[in-house]
Amino acid sequence: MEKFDSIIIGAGPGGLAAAYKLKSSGQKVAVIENNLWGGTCPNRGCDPKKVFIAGVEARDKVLQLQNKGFSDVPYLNWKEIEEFKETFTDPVSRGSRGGIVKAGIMAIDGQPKFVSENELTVNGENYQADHFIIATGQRPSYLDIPGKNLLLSSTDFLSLNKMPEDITIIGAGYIAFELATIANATGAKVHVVHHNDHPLKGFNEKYALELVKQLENKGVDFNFNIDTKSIEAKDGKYIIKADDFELTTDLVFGATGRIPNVDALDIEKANVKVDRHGVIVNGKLQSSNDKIFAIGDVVSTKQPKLTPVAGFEANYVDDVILGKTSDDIEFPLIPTTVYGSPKLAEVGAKDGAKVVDQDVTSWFTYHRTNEPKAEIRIVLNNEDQIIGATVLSSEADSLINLLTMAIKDKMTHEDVTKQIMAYPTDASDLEYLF
Ligand SMILES: Cc1cc2nc3c(=O)[nH]c(=O)nc-3n(C[C@H](O)[C@H](O)[C@H](O)COP(=O)(O)OP(=O)(O)OC[C@H]3O[C@@H](n4cnc5c(N)ncnc54)[C@H](O)[C@@H]3O)c2cc1C
Ligand SMILES: NC(=O)c1ccc[n+]([C@@H]2O[C@H](COP(=O)([O-])OP(=O)(O)OC[C@H]3O[C@@H](n4cnc5c(N)ncnc54)[C@H](O)[C@@H]3O)[C@@H](O)[C@H]2O)c1
Repeated sequence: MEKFDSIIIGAGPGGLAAAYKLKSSGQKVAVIENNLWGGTCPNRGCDPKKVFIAGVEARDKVLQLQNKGFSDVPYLNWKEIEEFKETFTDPVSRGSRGGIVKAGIMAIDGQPKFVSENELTVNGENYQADHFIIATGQRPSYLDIPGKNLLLSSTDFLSLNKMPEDITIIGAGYIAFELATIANATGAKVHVVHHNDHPLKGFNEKYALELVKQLENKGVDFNFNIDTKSIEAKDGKYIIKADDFELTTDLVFGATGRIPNVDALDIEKANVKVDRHGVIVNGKLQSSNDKIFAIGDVVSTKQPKLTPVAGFEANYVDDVILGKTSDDIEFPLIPTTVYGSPKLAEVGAKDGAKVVDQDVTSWFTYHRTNEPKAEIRIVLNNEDQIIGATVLSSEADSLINLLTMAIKDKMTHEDVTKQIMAYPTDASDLEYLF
C-alpha cells in the first residue's frame, strides 16, 4: 500500500490548483480522476462556452451596425465554431494529466472508494494519506418527470454536431441564458420554459428582466410560470407538456441546476457528512472528518459555484494543510457574470445608502457600437464609497472586474476623478456613473 501526504480526488480547476501547490511545497501528492482531466470548466463549461460567445459577440456587433457599415448580418455557423471549440477542448485532458505527471504528482485514473477514514481503493490498489481533498465538482441534475431520459445537458449542447431549427431549454439560470444566447445567434428558434417568473434568481430583478427583454427582441421565446410535467418523443420531435401548455420542439435541454458528485465515493466509510448541496464543511473547509477537506463546486456552502472560487479555496486549503494558516476562510468579493447578449454582471452589495441607476445606452461608449441597451447601477454607502454594482452591457464582464477593484479599494467619486483612464472606454465613464 502506497502512502501519500495528500490525495486529491477530482482533477478540475480546484483539484489541480491544490495539487500543484502542495507538490511545490514538498509534499508527496496523488490526484485521482474518473473522467476528463481538467474538469468541467475547460472541457464542458466556461471555456468552450466562451468560445461560442466570441461568435455571438461578433454577430452582435455586425447586427448593431447593420446599415451603419454592414448590410448583411450572418448567423453563427454552428459546425465551424463547434470545430473551432474542439481545438480548445480536445487537448485539455491529455495536457492537464501530462502537466500533473511532469510536476512529479502521481496521476491515477479510476473511481476511488473510501474504505476507512484515511484510506481509499482505486483499480484494486489501496492508498493512504494524511489528508484528502474532495474536489469532484457537480453534474447536471435532471427534472424527475416522465420522459426525463429525453433531456439533454449543457455538455451535450456544447458538443452538438448540428444545431437544430428549434430547441427548448428548461430552467432560467446561468446555463439556460447562455445556451439560449448561443443557439439564438445560430438562427435557431429558442424557447425557454421556466417554472416561476424569477429568471436569474440572485441578480437584480429589474436587470434580469431587461436581459429577458433584450433576448426576446432577438427572437427568444420565454415561457414563465410553466411547471414542466412530462416530455414525450413523437415523430422525431419532443413534446413538452405542462398544465394548459404544450410545446413541440427538436431538442430539449435541462438547465435546472447541478448536483454534487459525492455518491460514488463511499464517503460515509470515511465519516464524511454530506447534504443535497454537497460535502458539509466548517469555516476551514474541513468535513466532519478533519483530515478530509472539500473545495469547489462539491462543497455545500453559499458561495457561487465558479472556477475562481474553486481556485481560491484550493489555495486556502493548501495553506491549512501546510500549517500556514489556522484562520477560517475569508472570501474576497466574488463578481458573477451571465454571458448573455448583452452580458449581465453583478458584484457586492445589492442595496446601500444611495443607489445610482442609469440607462447609459446613449453614452458614447455604447452609442458607438449602437448597443440596444446598456444600464449600470452603482450602490454606495454612507461615506459615498462604492459597495456594489450591476452592469448590463456588452462590456459588463470587463467593467465588473474594474468595479470589483474599486469596491475593494473603497473608492469614492473623488478617488475615481483622481484616476486617468484610457479614453474613450467603459472605464473612462466611471466618474460619471455615480
Ligand atoms: C456550462 C457551464 C458553464 C460554466 N461557465 C462558467 C463561467 O463562465 N465562469 C465560471 O467561473 N464558472 C463557470 N462554470 C462553473 C465552473 O465550471 C465550475 O465552478 C468549476 O469547474 C468548478 O471546479 P471544480 O474543480 O470544483 O469542479 P469540476 O471542474 O467539476 O472538476 C471536478 C472533477 O472531478 C471529477 N470527478 C467527479 N466525480 C469523481 C469521482 N467520484 N472520482 C474521481 N473524480 C471525480 C470530474 O470528472 C471532474 O474532472 C460553468 C459550468 C458549466 C456547467
Ligand atoms: N457564467 C457563469 O459564471 C456560469 C455559467 C454557467 C454555469 N455556472 C455555474 O453552474 C451552476 C449551474 O447552472 P444552472 O443554470 O444549471 O443552475 P442555476 O441554479 O443558475 O439555475 C437553475 C434554474 O433552474 C430553475 N429550475 C429549478 N427547477 C425547475 C423546474 N422544475 N422547472 C423549470 N426551472 C427550474 C431554477 O429556478 C433556476 O433558475 C450555476 O449556479 C453557476 O454556479 C456559471
